Amino acid sequence: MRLSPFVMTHTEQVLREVLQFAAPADGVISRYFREHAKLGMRERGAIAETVYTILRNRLVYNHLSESGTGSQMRRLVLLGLADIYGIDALGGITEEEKVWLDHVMKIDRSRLPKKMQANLPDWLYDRLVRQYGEDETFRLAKVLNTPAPLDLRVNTLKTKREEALKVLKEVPVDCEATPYASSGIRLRKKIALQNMPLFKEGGVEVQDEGSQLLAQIVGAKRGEMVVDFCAGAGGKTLALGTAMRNTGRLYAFDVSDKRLAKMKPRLARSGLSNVHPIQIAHERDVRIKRLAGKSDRVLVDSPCSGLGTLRRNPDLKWRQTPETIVEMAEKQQAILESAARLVKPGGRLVYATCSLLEDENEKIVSGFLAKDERFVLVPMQKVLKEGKVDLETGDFLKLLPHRHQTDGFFAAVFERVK
Ligand SMILES: C[S@@+](CC[C@H](N)C(=O)[O-])C[C@H]1O[C@@H](n2cnc3c(N)ncnc32)[C@H](O)[C@@H]1O
Repeated sequence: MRLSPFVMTHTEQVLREVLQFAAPADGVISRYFREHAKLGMRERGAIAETVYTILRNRLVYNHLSESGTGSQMRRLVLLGLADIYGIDALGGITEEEKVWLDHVMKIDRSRLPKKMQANLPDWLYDRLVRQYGEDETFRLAKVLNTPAPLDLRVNTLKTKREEALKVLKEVPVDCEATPYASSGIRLRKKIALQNMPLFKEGGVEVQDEGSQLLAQIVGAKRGEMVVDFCAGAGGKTLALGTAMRNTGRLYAFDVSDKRLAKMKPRLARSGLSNVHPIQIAHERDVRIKRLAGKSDRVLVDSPCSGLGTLRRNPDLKWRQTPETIVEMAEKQQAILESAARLVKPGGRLVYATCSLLEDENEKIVSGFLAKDERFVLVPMQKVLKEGKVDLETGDFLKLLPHRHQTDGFFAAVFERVK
């Protein structure tokens, strides 16, 4: 594929805006495409992939772009494009740029300092090293800096995993069953899923295997009253509703009406009728009170730094700071404490994040247990055994991309014993 010079110009413009980190990269890119409606699918793909590649490799690219001439933005774009498509695919570059690229692309990046190769901000790298040690942090960072596969969850109200696999393989789509989640399918190559009847008719939804497992460990059953406290666009709500076999009552709370609105078409496709989406003003909203002490299961899929999802959202590592983590932790503690009031005696509360940091995970759990003595921790080993999941991650669910090929997730399960 030979890239026209105007792909480079557009990529530079998008990158300039994305690197201000004033808004999420995916939002900036979508808006740019809306404003430049004439851009074709291929160009859009190349622009987005290049911007994401630059975000993933920012420290190494900043270092490599110290040499060369012209604007740094252009040099970053040239590096991104050359890494993805090769130097010969770049149309409209000057002789000088070609000589420079030939030189920098020969540099052995494995000899650069490990911290630079990890392409993480200093504060994050240091925290991960404290938690996981340098070798594991390095392996984790390498995988966090690669694109994620596309995982699907089969809606077992409509079809079976084997059936869905058969339909996909007939297309043909290169895919396989996920190793841990019971309804997951992993695609080795991304496809235009939106046009497939299997998707349009609600047979499958896009969902990372880790996210599927989180819903699975909630253990929601037929006829129960279940609350998805931070339901967002309903990724886990849909999985919970299916686990309940479309019976009982499933409340889907969120503070964001925009996110809840995105759940609507997904709910329609899924065929679920046991879900009640409710917008709340905050975690202590009076509308929650009438459910106090009545719920069998409450899931708190908490707002978090999202650092476990860097494969999909590489801008997050540059947008989060130690200060935003402190703010998050305060919010997480408040939401968990409030959601706990809904659980009935004998019921379960699940706290989950897609963060890799103890400040948002283990520390929130210990703070909660110290404050609310009605709850005890249910060891994850027991929970996973109950759910027939063949996985061992200690007292908590701790999923890591380099170990489990999922996004990074954390979860703790509590039982109300008083
Ligand atoms: C990690 S996302 C949820 C993702 C969703 N569960 C899914 O599986 O797709 C966290 C959600 O918490 C919501 N949120 C933030 N503050 C909240 C609060 N005080 N109470 C309830 N939800 C809140 C956000 O709007 C966001 O949708």
